[in-house]
Amino acid sequence: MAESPPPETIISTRGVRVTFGKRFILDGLDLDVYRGEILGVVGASGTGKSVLMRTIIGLAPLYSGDIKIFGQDYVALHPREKQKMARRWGVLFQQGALFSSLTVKQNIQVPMREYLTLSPRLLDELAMLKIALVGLKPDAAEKRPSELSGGMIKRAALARALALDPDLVFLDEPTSGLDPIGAGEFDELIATLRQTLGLTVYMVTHDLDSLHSICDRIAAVGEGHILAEGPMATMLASDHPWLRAYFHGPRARAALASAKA
Ligand SMILES: Nc1ncnc2c1ncn2[C@@H]1O[C@H](COP(=O)(O)OP(=O)(O)OP(=O)(O)O)[C@@H](O)[C@H]1O
Repeated sequence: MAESPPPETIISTRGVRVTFGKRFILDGLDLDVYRGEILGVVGASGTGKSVLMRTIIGLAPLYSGDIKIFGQDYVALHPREKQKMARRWGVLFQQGALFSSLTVKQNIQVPMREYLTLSPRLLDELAMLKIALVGLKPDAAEKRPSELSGGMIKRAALARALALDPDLVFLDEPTSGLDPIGAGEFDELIATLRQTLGLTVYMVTHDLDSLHSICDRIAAVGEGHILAEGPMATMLASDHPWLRAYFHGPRARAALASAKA
């Protein structure tokens, strides 16, 4: 039987160290993210999940180690090349990070205006396509973030992350603050977009339902490195005290039961 080729590595970090002052938040972290997967990044609060995501995309300074995205050392690239590469990923920050003075349509058009030269009509058409893609109604286009529900803000932020048709998306706690039904719908949306757009998804999350329902692999961050990495079965089998408490606690049992239902 022919062996399937090894998965293409989209992100590779080796020996990543990040410090704020004298404290190393990350201290020798190795992680690979493969094309087309949804990777869930978990860990106790304050362990450095967001810092890792920000370091990968060049928003937090790397003290030492190597980070490759699409096979290239992003930090070492010439600014012009950096800009070109950054077009290939979209980011959904924890609180959505939409510009409050702009409408949803204008927010989605921010990266388009930065990177593309398009007529106003085409910009509008593209923004409306993204709005539909994330399941928002057309009338959301002219609303400002203050007029949106939490779920709509997440969808609008996702539409902006998808503005430039990225290959890779970084999602920082995409379902936080959503009620369980809204969170489940958002998970479904992420899974559908991964399938239809062929996205690779790097998702920082505390949401056990998301981990069970849509993540192919999970990476647990703690003590400055990756404590465990693999499918849910690997997490469930781990003896590490934090992993045991997290994946076998009462909330985990409820999430497992609903994933099996
Ligand atoms: N710009 C910064 N300056 C100083 N310290 C920082 C900075 N950004 C993050 N930290 C510290 O780094 C640590 C890791 O923060 P980070 O936000 O990555 O945690 P997290 O694992 O994402 O937590 P949570 O799950 O609560 O969002 C925290 O102790 C935080 O205070």
